Amino acid sequence: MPVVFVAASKLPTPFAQFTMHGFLDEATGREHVVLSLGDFTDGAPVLGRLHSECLTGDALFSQRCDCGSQLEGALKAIAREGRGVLLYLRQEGRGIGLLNKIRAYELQDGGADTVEANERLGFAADQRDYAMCLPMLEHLGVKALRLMTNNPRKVKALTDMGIVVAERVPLHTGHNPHNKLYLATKASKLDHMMGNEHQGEVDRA
Ligand SMILES: Nc1nc2c(ncn2[C@@H]2O[C@H](COP(=O)(O)OP(=O)(O)OP(=O)(O)O)[C@@H](O)[C@H]2O)c(=O)[nH]1
Ligand SMILES: [Zn+2]
Repeated sequence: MPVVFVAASKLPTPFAQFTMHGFLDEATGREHVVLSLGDFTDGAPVLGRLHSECLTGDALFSQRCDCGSQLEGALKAIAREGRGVLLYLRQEGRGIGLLNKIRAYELQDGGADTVEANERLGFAADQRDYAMCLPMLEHLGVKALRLMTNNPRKVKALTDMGIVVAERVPLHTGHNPHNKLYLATKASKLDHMMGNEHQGEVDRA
């Protein structure tokens, strides 16, 4: 089942006035959004981020993770450049949904790490799928990205679907005492690159 474009509008933010493009994934019923800025017709790689929904971090200021800070850092970086895309993907909790994420947090409060908690609930460590990104990027005319992420799985998923990832831009921001174990587990169990790469690095400034 296809991912269909529904409508686009202006989205003024403190960082820039983006264009917001709404899509319906007819297979899952999920409603995804892209914020875009600038023109992509020259074909040059576009600064971009695939941001997975995190209600707690993106909207409720949670310090259990780094999502809110990464979202803000990515939008600011796109605004600075005057050109880019942020795909806001509605796969909350690495694909297990909000209520199951709260169940996982409850287990983490009892000592489990983020991967163990998912597994105890009968889920894989990361259930996300990025297939919906291809029709969304095609709709926008984006064929090549400079991707803001620490997650090599996102680079592979895009490359496998034929999108060129010309560069990976590290996105190290939002570290605090509450998410130390969470970030360490992402590095040790989910292959995230949390090293001290500084070239092209995005921060919240
Ligand atoms: N199941 C589960 N999901 C979580 C947890 N903490 C954050 N998430 C979800 O994880 C997703 C963000 O993924 P991350 O693994 O933090 O980062 P990433 O998007 O893979 O990688 P980056 O591009 O480097 O940010 C969001 O959907 C969050 O809701 C957790 O403890 N358990
Ligand atoms: Zn989060």
